[in-house]
Amino acid sequence: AASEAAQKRWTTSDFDIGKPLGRGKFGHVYLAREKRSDHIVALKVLFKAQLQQSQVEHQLRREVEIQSHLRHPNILRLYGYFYDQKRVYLILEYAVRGELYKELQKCKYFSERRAATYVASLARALIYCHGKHVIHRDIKPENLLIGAQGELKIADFGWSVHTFNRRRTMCGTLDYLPPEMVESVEHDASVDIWSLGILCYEFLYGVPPFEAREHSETYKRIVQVDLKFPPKPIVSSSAKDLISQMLVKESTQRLALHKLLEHPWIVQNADPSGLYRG
Ligand SMILES: CC(C)n1nc(-c2ccc(NC(=O)/C=C/C(=O)c3ccc(F)c(C(F)(F)F)c3)cc2)c2c(N)ncnc21
Repeated sequence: AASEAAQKRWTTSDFDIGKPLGRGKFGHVYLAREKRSDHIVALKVLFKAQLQQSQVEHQLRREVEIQSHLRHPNILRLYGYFYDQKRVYLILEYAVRGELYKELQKCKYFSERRAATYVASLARALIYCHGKHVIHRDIKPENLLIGAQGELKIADFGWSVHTFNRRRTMCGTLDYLPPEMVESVEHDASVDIWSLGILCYEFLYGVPPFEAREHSETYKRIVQVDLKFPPKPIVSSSAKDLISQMLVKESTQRLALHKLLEHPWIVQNADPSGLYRG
């Protein structure tokens, strides 16, 4: 059925369109039900006028192609797309419990068990992607959604397309870029390990490690790996040890993802199911 979804010529009349789920920067997202299957999806509507038409078609096809080979509980599915005169519609897996960063804002920071559970499931998703030679699924809080059972979903909003360069900073946050990207040298899968380290820090402290008022300041702190652990909230030395092994300037020296899953902090804190049930 999913492969059929990738090929079928969809139209809006195939869907009952429900409530708006939110306004992304490039268009609205609606809850929708595919009429024949009763399958609930998220339908993202983008205005062609806002997309540089030529590249998008090929990029969308490429994205759907990549996604049709990616099947992982922690990677949000893009089932397919279609377009009409003025709009492009993306047919997406619906993440029932919405945005992770809203959760993080609400709780200020997560418990070590919750943080470790999320980090472990993201590490497994990234190991899966790297195994399929897909890197850089943009793991920052804005791109993470939560499924019905509390599982994390990496929703890659395809920003690489919008920025039309591989910088991938959504709304200008540099915070998640590793030194080699900030210094815009070639990067590889170890980029994702750096970003996961940033994310782990932000889960535990509520702010990313190199945050600063000015971009230039953030840039400097990243390239110097100016990593500091504030006294509050209290975080275990085991967690700090893991973060320190991921936020290493030399990309080849960063802790490998499969090693991360064996780290004591992950082994002792992550729920093996990847579900954080509170
Ligand atoms: C509002 C709320 C928070 N919300 N938002 C979502 C949501 C999840 C994922 C996406 N994904 C994308 O946009 C992906 C875009 C592309 O891969 C892409 C690739 C190539 C292109 F040319 C392009 C193109 F745009 F340039 F065409 C795009 C979008 C919205 C969501 C959800 N699924 N479930 C519940 N709530 C949800």
